[in-house]
Amino acid sequence: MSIKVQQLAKHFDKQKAVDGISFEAKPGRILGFLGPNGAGKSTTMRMLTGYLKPTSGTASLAGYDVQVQALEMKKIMGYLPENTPLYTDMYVKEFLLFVANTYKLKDAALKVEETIKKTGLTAEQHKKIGMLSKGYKQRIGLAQAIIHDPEVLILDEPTSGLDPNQLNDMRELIRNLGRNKTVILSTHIMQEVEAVCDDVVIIHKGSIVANDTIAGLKAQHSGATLEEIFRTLTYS
Ligand SMILES: Nc1ncnc2c1ncn2[C@@H]1O[C@H](COP(=O)(O)OP(=O)(O)OP(=O)(O)O)[C@@H](O)[C@H]1O
Repeated sequence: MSIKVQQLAKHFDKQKAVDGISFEAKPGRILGFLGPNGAGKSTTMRMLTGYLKPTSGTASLAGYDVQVQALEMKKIMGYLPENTPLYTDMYVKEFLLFVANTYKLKDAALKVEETIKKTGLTAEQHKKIGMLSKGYKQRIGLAQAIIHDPEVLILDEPTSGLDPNQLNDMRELIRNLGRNKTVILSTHIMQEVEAVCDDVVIIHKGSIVANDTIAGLKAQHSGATLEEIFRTLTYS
């Protein structure tokens, strides 16, 4: 159930935010989607998830064209946006039950319980979302993305704003999810890529400048660190 991107482009007036990129993310692997600020990561992810219409090109998730088969695609896809829109007046458990019901899940209450456990929200489940810390809000964002057990997960900076303990928990959770799903995650943190990802795509000014496994990328750059490789490829 791979993610296939072919010649995908998004232009905002004259600006080529994403300029004809192609890559594939494979099942059972985690692909790190990297790039400096403004490189086009979020724009790409928003196109992959059907929230933004491409100027040209195509993308498919598990064989579903994201534009033509948006409804089918959304059932098998989980998305953690950069800023998760959460209903701050709802209670954690209530919100997740609401999400579960939008997917018309059988055993919704059980799914909510399992997801709360999986994302470490047990102690917070009866609190209002608006009262939670950023890290716990991030966990709710992940919980709503995985509650329907999607085959494909798209995570936009999933660990931004987390403390080192939460960071560790979140990375472990993502690694576990990656075992039987296709995962794309964007991040600026190279340690995270080393800790979590199998494959790497680096985007710079809307174009792909690297597309390889981590080991392959390092071999190509004579054993340089990922951070050095990132700087070499995106410094200008
Ligand atoms: N709706 C929009 N209208 C005009 N320009 C936009 C729009 N959305 C994004 N852009 C521009 O497209 C470029 C790519 O933005 P994008 O948010 O995809 O970058 P990013 O790689 O996710 O950056 P960051 O790491 O800072 O989140 C930026 O120059 C941004 O200003």
